Formats: sequence, C-alpha cells, structure tokens
Amino acid sequence: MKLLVTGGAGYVGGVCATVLLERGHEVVILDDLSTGNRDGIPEGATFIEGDVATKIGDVLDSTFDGVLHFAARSLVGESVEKPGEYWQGNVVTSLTLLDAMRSTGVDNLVFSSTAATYGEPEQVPITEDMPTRPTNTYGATKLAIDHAITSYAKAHGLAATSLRYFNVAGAYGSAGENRVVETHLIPLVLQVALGHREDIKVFGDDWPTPDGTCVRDYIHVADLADAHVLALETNSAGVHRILNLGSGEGFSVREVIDVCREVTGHPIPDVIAPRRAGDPAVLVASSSKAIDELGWSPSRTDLRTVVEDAWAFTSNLGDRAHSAPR
Ligand SMILES: NC(=O)c1ccc[n+]([C@@H]2O[C@H](COP(=O)([O-])OP(=O)(O)OC[C@H]3O[C@@H](n4cnc5c(N)ncnc54)[C@H](O)[C@@H]3O)[C@@H](O)[C@H]2O)c1
Ligand SMILES: O=c1ccn([C@@H]2O[C@H](COP(=O)(O)OP(=O)(O)O[C@H]3O[C@H](CO)[C@H](O)[C@H](O)[C@H]3O)[C@@H](O)[C@H]2O)c(=O)[nH]1
Repeated sequence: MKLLVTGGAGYVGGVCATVLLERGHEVVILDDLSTGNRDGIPEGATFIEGDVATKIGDVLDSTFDGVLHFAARSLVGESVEKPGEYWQGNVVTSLTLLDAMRSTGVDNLVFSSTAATYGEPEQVPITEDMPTRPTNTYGATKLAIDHAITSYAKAHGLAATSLRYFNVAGAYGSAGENRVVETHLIPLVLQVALGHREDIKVFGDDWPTPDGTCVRDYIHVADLADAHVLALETNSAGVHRILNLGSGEGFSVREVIDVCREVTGHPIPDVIAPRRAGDPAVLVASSSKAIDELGWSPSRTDLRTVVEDAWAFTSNLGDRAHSAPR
C-alpha cells in the first residue's frame, strides 16, 4: 500500500513508519518538525516537511491507499495552559485532513486517539463503552476528532479505526524517544541514568493510589505498531472502530522509577514535586476489543522489557541524544 504517515518524524509515527516499510509498504511522511526530528525519519520513507493543515492539499492524492494520522500536539500539561493551540492544531488540522481524504477518495484511516479521552475513570480496566469525560484539553480535542471520524464514516463511507493508546514506551531498534523537549516519564528517568539530568520530579505523592503516585498502563511501541498494521488491513467502509491499546497492567510512577533503577544500575534520585494539572490518578486499559477485533497479540507486555528496550535505544544515542548537555 502507498501510505501517508502524518507525524512520522515523531516517536510513535517514526516507529510505525519503520514497521510499515519493513512490511513492504510505500511510506510518505508529512511532518512540520514542531516536536519531531529529522533524524527520526526512517530510511526508505519519502519526507515532506510541512503542517498538515496547510500542506495536505498539495500532498494527498488518489494514488494513496490510506492515511495514518499521528501528527498532533500531545502534552497534557501544555494543553491546559494553551487550549487554543490544541483546538486549532488537533481538531482543525484533523478536519482539514478528513476533507482532503474525502475529496481525493482516500478512504482508509488509522487515527492516534488516546486514553486521555476517558478522563478520571470510575473503574479500571477501562473499556471502550465507559464514559468519556476528559480532564484536560488534549483529551477533549482527541475525543472531538473521534466524533468527527464517526460522522465522516457514517456519511461518506470512510473506513477508520481510532486507536486509544495508553502510555506508549520502549523502542524498536534505532527508532525511539529522542525529543528536543521531553516531558514523558520513562525517557526523563533514563536521562537521569545517563547523567543528562540530576533527578526525576515525581508529580505528586498524595494521589488516591497504593503508593500515592499516579498509575499508568505502559504499552510497548512495537506492539502498538503491530496494531496499526492490523487496523489498516481490517478497516471496512462506513465503519469507525474505537479500540483501546494497553498492556492491561498499571504501574505507579514509583514502580516505574524502581524498574529503571534495576535495568540501568543507576541510583536515579527522585524529588517529590506538586501534582501536574490535568493528570488523572489511574489509567489502565482493557484491550480485549482490540485483541478480538484485530487479532492483535501484544508480546512485550512486561514493564521490564519496555524499559530494557528504551534503555538500549537511549544509551546508544551518544551525541545524537537531544538531552545531552551541549
Ligand atoms: N506517546 C504517547 O504515550 C501517546 C499516548 C496516546 C496517544 N498518543 C498520540 O500519538 C501520536 C504521536 O505521539 P508521539 O508521542 O509520537 O508525539 P511526537 O510529538 O513525538 O510526534 C508528533 C509528530 O507530529 C508532528 N506534528 C505535530 N503537529 C503537526 C502538524 N500540524 N503538521 C505536521 N506535523 C505535525 C511533530 O513534529 C512530531 O513529529 C499523537 O497523536 C499523540 O496524541 C501518544
Ligand atoms: O517528570 C515527570 C513526568 C511524568 N510524571 C508522571 O508520570 C506519569 C506519566 O506521565 P507522562 O507524561 O509520561 O504521560 P501522560 O500519562 O501524561 O500522557 C501520555 O499518555 C496519555 C494517555 O494515557 C496521553 O495520550 C499522552 O499523549 C501521553 O503523553 C504521570 O502520572 C505523570 O504525572 C512524573 O511524575 N514526572
């Protein structure tokens, strides 16, 4: 298939593009490099630099078989402080993409949705039929896009899947997390182990959880990439599926830091800091629907494997690490 990958210079889009190329697909990446890096673009992909909102009309044509839409603003804390950038950058951009798909007749879409669409869940694990009450603007914008996709599928026959990822982590060979500005827990903890940071701030130890720190479900990025390929292959006209992707197990911030200490052999000092705006206490996925509907079989669900793969990638970056002191 000839596929457009928006946001393919970023972490998840870069790993998925790598896997798509390995499976013999033709990949065109459209990315404005706002948070992604040129060195995250896999070899063999065609790269077009630009904003999806303004460039999509020049890039997408009827020769494409499908679109994987990763490009987004995706930081929970930032979204609470700068909502306009998220409504514009996520919702308006995605509507422009949907209209371009409609006018060119490209009708197969896989969209990066998120666990943040659910907000604070009443119970875990979270299934797709539970209430969607986002606690931050980021989650609200992704939920709005999910609704838009549902109506485009109904009205225009779009074949689509929204994959609601929980916390993506790990690496796939030479593709992993190396952002210029990093805010995610595991890469930040590993930067402490590398000596690029002094300590890791724990955002609150007074949450209603067993050890007082937030609980999240960490899914290996390579398992996630497999689900994208399966979604693309099994999408059907006029149907919009919404599927959670997680490992099904929750780990607290403290537990994550402890696993990183074991894997890296570094003491990794931590400091308790205030809660971060917009964070829910606990997010854990039920991925049963994805397993049933996609035939997905995640094979790297152990947190230690996730951290080991992330560490192998991070510790091999050397001078290419954007976190390294310059
Ligand atoms: N990382 C996670 O844990 C996680 C969890 C749930 C959902 N997601 C979603 O997965 C997707 C990828 O996330 P990521 O962690 O790889 O983020 P990332 O920031 O590493 O990648 C996003 C990429 O999109 C590009 N981009 C952003 N806006 C653009 C625009 N308007 N036009 C063109 N390019 C644009 C950026 O330059 C970057 O390369 C996002 O949609 C995010 O919301 C991520
Ligand atoms: O320096 C840090 C960074 C994070 N955390 C904590 O670690 C947990 C994980 O935080 P991340 O920033 O790594 O990830 P988020 O849970 O905020 O968000 C991620 O997963 C969400 C879905 O669960 C979204 O989709 C989003 O795109 C993606 O970044 C949170 O409890 C956060 O408060 C810290 O304590 N210290």
